[in-house]
Amino acid sequence: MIPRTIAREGEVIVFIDQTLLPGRLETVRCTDPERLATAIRRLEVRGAPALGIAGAYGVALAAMQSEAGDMEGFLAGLVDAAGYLRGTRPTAVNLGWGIDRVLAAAGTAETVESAKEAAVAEADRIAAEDEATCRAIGRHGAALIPDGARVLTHCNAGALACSTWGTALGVVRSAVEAGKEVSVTACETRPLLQGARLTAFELAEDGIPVRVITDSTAAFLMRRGEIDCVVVGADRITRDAVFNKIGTYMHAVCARHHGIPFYVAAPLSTFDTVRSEAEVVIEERDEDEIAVFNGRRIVREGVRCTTYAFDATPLDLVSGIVTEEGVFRPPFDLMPEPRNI
Ligand SMILES: CSC[C@H]1O[C@H](OP(=O)(O)O)[C@H](O)[C@@H]1O
Repeated sequence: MIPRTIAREGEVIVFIDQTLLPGRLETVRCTDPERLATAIRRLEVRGAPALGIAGAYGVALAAMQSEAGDMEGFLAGLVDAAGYLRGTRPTAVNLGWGIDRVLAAAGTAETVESAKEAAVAEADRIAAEDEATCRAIGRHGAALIPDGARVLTHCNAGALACSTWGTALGVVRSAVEAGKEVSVTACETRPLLQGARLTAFELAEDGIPVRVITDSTAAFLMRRGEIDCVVVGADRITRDAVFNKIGTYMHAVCARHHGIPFYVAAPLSTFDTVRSEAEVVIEERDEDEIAVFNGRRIVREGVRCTTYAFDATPLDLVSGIVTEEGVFRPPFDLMPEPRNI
């Protein structure tokens, strides 16, 4: 297994710089919450659960470094850090969830010192909970994966999107751990190639059979009967839709057309059932993420590129949502209440 995606060592937050993978597995030692915000914005750290941990540790870093002499000044500094951390990426609900949990923990303390301890302890709790949550998701999801299954996935919802183990790839890992033969077809996931760069890397490291395809090959393989199920992650689950990496909706429509089960694996912290699809901001990223490939311009200057980072899949295309508390199935009337504060 690869090292933890993000962890705390004393007053230092250590994270894998995922922009360097698969060629280089390097970690960054970070003591500055604004540097951590940059890492989130650049997708050095990415993936909904990992963003929850990163947001939490960003506020914890601000707490550890605070020189405020009173609670008012201390909390004002945390709120300032929370603001720029929250503003890095709008779609994954876990980012705000992690930030808010640490703010709330610090806010209940009486003194600056005890507030610092409370902030760090809560961020550590969020990081520690994540592994147990992913393994529970894996256990529930593994029951859905038949022996010999050929699983399609999109983007990276693996250990690199969490503290470890993963959500969608956690389901795969748990199925393999249960003794099932599972192979994975990973969509490369243009434009940032999380599938090609990260999913293939993780699964190969674990010796799990994986192949990479272009995103546009998925429907062709479904039609040829070469995919038995689709398992993806999620960034936010509203009462009517699943927000996930751009391209997920396309796979859900094709899976339904071909009668292939389409599963979403996500922790309860990703649920935001007080909102509907229309109320969610979909992150748009820099046009150069499409227009420039490997340092070379592939789109003529002046031609506009639209780079949505996520799309929304209506719940009626989803066969089941795998969480740490079990599998939610259609008609999804009994969805969990959001765990966000
Ligand atoms: C386990 S959730 C991972 C989720 O996050 C990814 O987005 P990004 O790489 O932009 O952070 C993608 O939507 C994955 O499904």
